[in-house]
Amino acid sequence: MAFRSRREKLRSILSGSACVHPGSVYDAISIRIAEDLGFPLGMFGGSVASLAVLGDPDVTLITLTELAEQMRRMSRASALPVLVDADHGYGNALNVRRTVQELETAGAAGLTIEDTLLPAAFGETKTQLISLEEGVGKMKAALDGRSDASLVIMGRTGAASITSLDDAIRRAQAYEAAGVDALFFTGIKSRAELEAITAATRLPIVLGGAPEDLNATDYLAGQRVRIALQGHAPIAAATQAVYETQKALREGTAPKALKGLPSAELTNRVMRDAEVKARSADLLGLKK
Ligand SMILES: O=C([O-])CC(=O)C(=O)O
Ligand SMILES: [Mg+2]
Repeated sequence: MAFRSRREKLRSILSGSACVHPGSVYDAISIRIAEDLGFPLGMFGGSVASLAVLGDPDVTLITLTELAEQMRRMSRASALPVLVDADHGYGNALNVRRTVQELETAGAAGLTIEDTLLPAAFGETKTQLISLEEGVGKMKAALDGRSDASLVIMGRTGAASITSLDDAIRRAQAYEAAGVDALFFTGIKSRAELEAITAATRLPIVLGGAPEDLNATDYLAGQRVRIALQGHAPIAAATQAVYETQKALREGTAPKALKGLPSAELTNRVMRDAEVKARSADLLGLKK
């Protein structure tokens, strides 16, 4: 399968001894830039999927079809392995299985399934979790849903900041026993918390947003953390750039006087212009 080598690259990060930062990717342009800059992996967060596709906040309004289609576009544009935040799997355990099938055919290298109750329940202001048993069922469904065994399935929990560290550990141990490939934690607040998790589990660890003293990759690598997220600044920077450019134009700045535009060289690289030209010369009988 064409996507297998991407999955094997993600697996080699997980089985290695270093901790890497993924590039935050959300569309064809951002994934090519991340690839060109040498990121070993892309992270497609649910929050940036919602923002890029819908312009909405991260409140589970995006559909599986929309998420998978955006992943498919990125898979076509670049061979960078991508870890997809598949939220709660878009429903119950049966939906999780379907989610895995769709993201696998869309070319994801790996995906996370979390045990958060989503979408938020009526009248609840605080984030809720599903039961550990339901979480295990979702992990089993995810593993059962893949037809390429190299697709990476990660069990994810935010229990550390929702219920307790002990609960996060119990859940992680149960997901490990269910057979997931890695554990993804959010809401870890200190080195002591991370160290307790590392001691109580065996699988490679992925850290979602983490505080400042959990940023040193050497330290994280020693705690079996193989991937550490750094948020999603690129889409925020893109928003600011589009805002500044549209504002300047609206206020009468001449297009040629605009600041902050990419060079022709960068634009051409992002478009893979040289490859398209070569292909055109070959297939359309054009001169190079
Ligand atoms: O997975 C991530 O990148 C963090 C997250 O949940 C999101 O951005 O939706
Ligand atoms: Mg998310």
